[in-house]
Amino acid sequence: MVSEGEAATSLQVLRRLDTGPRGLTEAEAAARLAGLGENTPPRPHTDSWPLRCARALRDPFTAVLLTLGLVSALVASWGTAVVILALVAVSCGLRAAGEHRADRSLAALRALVAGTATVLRRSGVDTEPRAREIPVAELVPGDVVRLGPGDLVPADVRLLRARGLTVHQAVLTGESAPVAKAAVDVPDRSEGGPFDEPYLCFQGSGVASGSATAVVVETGERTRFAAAQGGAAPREASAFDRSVHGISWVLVRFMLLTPPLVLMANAALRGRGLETLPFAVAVAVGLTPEMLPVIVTTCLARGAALLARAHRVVVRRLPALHDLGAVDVLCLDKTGTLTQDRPVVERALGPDGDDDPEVLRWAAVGAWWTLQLAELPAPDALDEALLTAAGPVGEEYDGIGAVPFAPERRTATAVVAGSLGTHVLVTKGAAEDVLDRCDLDPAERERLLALAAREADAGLRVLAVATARVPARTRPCTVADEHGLAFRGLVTFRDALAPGAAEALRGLAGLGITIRILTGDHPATAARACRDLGLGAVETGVAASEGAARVDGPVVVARCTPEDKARIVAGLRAAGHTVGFLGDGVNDIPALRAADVGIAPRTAVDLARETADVVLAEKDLGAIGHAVTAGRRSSANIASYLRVTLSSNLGNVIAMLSAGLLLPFLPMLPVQVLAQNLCFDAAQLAFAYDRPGPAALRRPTVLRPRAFLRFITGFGVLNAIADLATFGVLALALRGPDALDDQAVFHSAWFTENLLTQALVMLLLRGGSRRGPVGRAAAALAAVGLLLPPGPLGAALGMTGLPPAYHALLAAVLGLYALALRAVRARHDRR
Ligand SMILES: Nc1ncnc2c1ncn2[C@@H]1O[C@H](COP(=O)(O)OP(=O)(O)OP(=O)(O)O)[C@@H](O)[C@H]1O
Repeated sequence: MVSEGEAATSLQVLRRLDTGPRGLTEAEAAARLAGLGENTPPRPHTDSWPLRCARALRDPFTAVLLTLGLVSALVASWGTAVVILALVAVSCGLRAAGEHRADRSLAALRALVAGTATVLRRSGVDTEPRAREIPVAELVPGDVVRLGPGDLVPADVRLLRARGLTVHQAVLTGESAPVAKAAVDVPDRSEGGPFDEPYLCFQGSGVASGSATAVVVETGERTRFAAAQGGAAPREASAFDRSVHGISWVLVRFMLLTPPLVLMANAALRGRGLETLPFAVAVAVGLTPEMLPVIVTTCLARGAALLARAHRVVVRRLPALHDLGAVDVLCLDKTGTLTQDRPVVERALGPDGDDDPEVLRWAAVGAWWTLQLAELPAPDALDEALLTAAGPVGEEYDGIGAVPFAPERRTATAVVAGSLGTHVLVTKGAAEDVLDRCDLDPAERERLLALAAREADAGLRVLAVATARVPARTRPCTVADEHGLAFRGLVTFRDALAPGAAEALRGLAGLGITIRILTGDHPATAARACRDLGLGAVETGVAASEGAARVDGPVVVARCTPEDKARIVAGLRAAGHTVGFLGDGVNDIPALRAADVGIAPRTAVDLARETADVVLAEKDLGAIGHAVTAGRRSSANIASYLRVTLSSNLGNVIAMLSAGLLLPFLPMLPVQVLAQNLCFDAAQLAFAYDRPGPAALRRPTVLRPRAFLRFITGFGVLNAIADLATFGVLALALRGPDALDDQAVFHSAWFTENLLTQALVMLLLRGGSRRGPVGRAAAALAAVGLLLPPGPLGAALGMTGLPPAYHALLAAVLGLYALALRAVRARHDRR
C-alpha cells in the first residue's frame, strides 16, 4: 500500500520502484507482471453460498416468517413450524440461486466494458518511450502512465507532472466535488490522510479535468481501493428500491399485527384461547408475499440477460433496469449522441467573415502545443480535426506552457515562444468566452457574436481563436493570463448527425418519454441539429435560464457546464420525474451521477462508463428504446405479481378472519392454510417468465406504494366478499349432515374455492394474453384445487371429497366473481 513512500521525494519513489520518468521496458514490465500478478480490481465479496443465503435471510419478509416459525415452535405447533421453515428455505435458496446467476452474467457483461490505460513503455533499454494503450490489468508498479480528462486512475499513482488536474475521489472518500491535485517534488508531511495528499491519486478515482503524468506505485490487491474492500460508495436508493421498500414495510406491519388481532378477536367473540395461535400465525404467513425477492431478482436478471444478448445493452446495476422502465424524461448531450463526434474543419474565417488560413494555423498551433505540454493521452475530437486540417504546425515554434481545455471555462490556451524575447498566447474556445477575454468595444463584440451565430445557424460547430503577444517570462501560464487578447477569427466544423438518431428519437417519444438536450455547445448549432432530427418546435434556453429544470422548459438547453447539466437533472427529479441521462464526455459525469439512470455508450470516456448504470455496447440511440421496453417488461411482471398476490392474500385473510368469528370452528386448519399458501407461491413464480400485454409497455411504469396499496385493498375486499358470498350461498343451499356442518367438507370447500379464485385473479388482474406461463400456472393451480382434497394428500391434510352440487354452485359463484373483477378492473383502468 502507498505508505512509507508517501512523504518521499519523486526521485526517491522512482528509485524505490526501480524505474524512471521514461517508464519501464516491455521486458521489465512483463517480468513484474509475472511476479506481482495482474492489476485487477478486487472481486466483490458476495460470492460464497452461505453468505448469499445469510443475506437473503435479512429480507424483512423472511425475518417475519422466521419469527412466526419460532412462535409456532414455542407453542409446540410443530407442523406449522416445519412448513414455515420449508417456505423460508425454498425462498432463500431460489433467491440465492437467482442472484448467483445474475452476478455471473453481470460479471461477464462488465468484462465487455473494461477499460484501458495510456502507458509509456520502451521496447529496449536505449529506445525512446512510446505512449500506448494497454488493458488496465497489465499495469505494474514502476509503469509511467498518462492521465487525461475522463480517465479512471488505473492504480495507485504518484504524480510526476500535472496540469490543472482535478479528480473525483467519491468512491474512496465520499466527497462528491472534484479535488485539485498537483505534482510535488518534496512533499511536506500533511495533517490529513493519504487521500488529502495533492501528489497521490488512487485507483477508483477519475480525472475530472486537466492532465498528468504519474508513476504507478501499487497495483491489484495492494491498492487503497482493494483495502477498502473495493466497496463502491453507497448510492442513494433508486426509485425502485424506495417503492419496494415502502410496500414491504407497510405489509410487514400488517403481518406483525395480524396474530395478536386474531387472538384478541377470537378470545373476545368466541372465548377461544391460545389454541388459536397456530391458526393466527398461519393467517399472517398467508399474507406474506415471500416470493417477492425471488420474483424481483429473476425478473430483473432475465430482463438484463435478454437485453445484453439481443441489443448489446449492459445493465451494470440490476435495479437500474426497473428505473429505465420508469424513465419519463430522458436528457441527452448533443455531441457524440445525436451527432457522430467526428468533426471536420469546414472553414476558417477572419473577423470580417472572409476566408483566412492564418486562423486555422493559429488554432492548430494551440492544439498541438496543448497536447504536447499538457501530456494529454489523446487529443479531443475538435483538436484532432484542427491538426488534420492544418497539417504539421507545431515545429515552427517552441512550446512554453499550456492550460488544457475545461468544459466549465470552455477555452484552452497554449503559450509559444515569439520573436525578440516575447511569448505568444494562443487561446481558442467557445465564441462568447473567447470574446470576453479580448480587448473589444461592445459593438464590435456584438458583431462578432452575430458572425459566430450565423455560422452556428447552419449547423456548424464554431471555435473562436485569439492571440496575445506578451513579454517572455518564466512563471507557468495560468487561466488568469487569458485576457487582453486580439481576436483572430473563427474556425467552423461540420459534425454529421448520428445515423438512426431521428428514428430513435421518434421511437422514444412514442414510448411517452420527454426528450431534453443538454449541451455545452452553441445554442444555434444545437437548435439546428435538433431541427434536422425532427425534434418538433425547438426552443433553446441557456443553462442559467429559469425553468430549464422544468419538464415544460426549453427542449434544448445550450452552453451547459457540467454542473448545469447535473442541476437540471436534479431539478427534474425533484419535480417528481424519473430521469435518464445519456452522455459520453467528461462534461457529462456529474449529470450521469445525478440521474436515476445514467447511460453511456461503450466509446464514452472511462469515467463516464464507470459512472453509468447502463452501457450501450453499440453507439446506437435506438438501443435505449429497447432497454426502456425491457425495463417496463420486468417492472410490469413485478407489479402484476404484487397486485395479484397481495389482493388475493388480503382477501383470503379478511374472509378467513370473518368466517373464523362467525363459525363455531376454524374455517381452515393451520396446515391447510400453509399448504394453500405453498400452492400460490409455486404458481406465482410464473410471473417471472411472463410477457406482459402491450398496454403495460406504452407508458413509464412506476410502482407507487400509495396507489398500490389502494389497489390491493379494493380488490382484496372484493375477493373477501366473493369468498364469504360463496359460503353464504353454499350454507343456504347445502344443508345437512354431509354438507357445511361437517368441518372436513367445509375446509375442503374453502380450499378449492380459494385456489380457483386465486387462479381467476391471476388471469384477470394481469392484463394481456391469457396464454403463456401465467395461463399454464393458473390452470395447474385450479387443477390442484379440484383434485387435491379428494386424493390421499387431501386426506392427510384433513380434507375430503365434495358433493357434486357444490361444484355446480361454485362455478356459478366464480362466474359472477369474474364479471365483478372485470368490471372493477375496467373502472380502475379508466381512472
Ligand atoms: N479542445 C477544445 N479547445 C477549445 N475549445 C473547445 C474544445 N473543445 C470544446 N471547446 C469549446 O467548448 C464548448 C463546450 O464543450 P463541451 O465539451 O462542454 O460540450 P460539447 O462537446 O460542445 O457538447 P455536448 O455537451 O453536447 O457533448 C464547445 O462548444 C467548444 O466551443
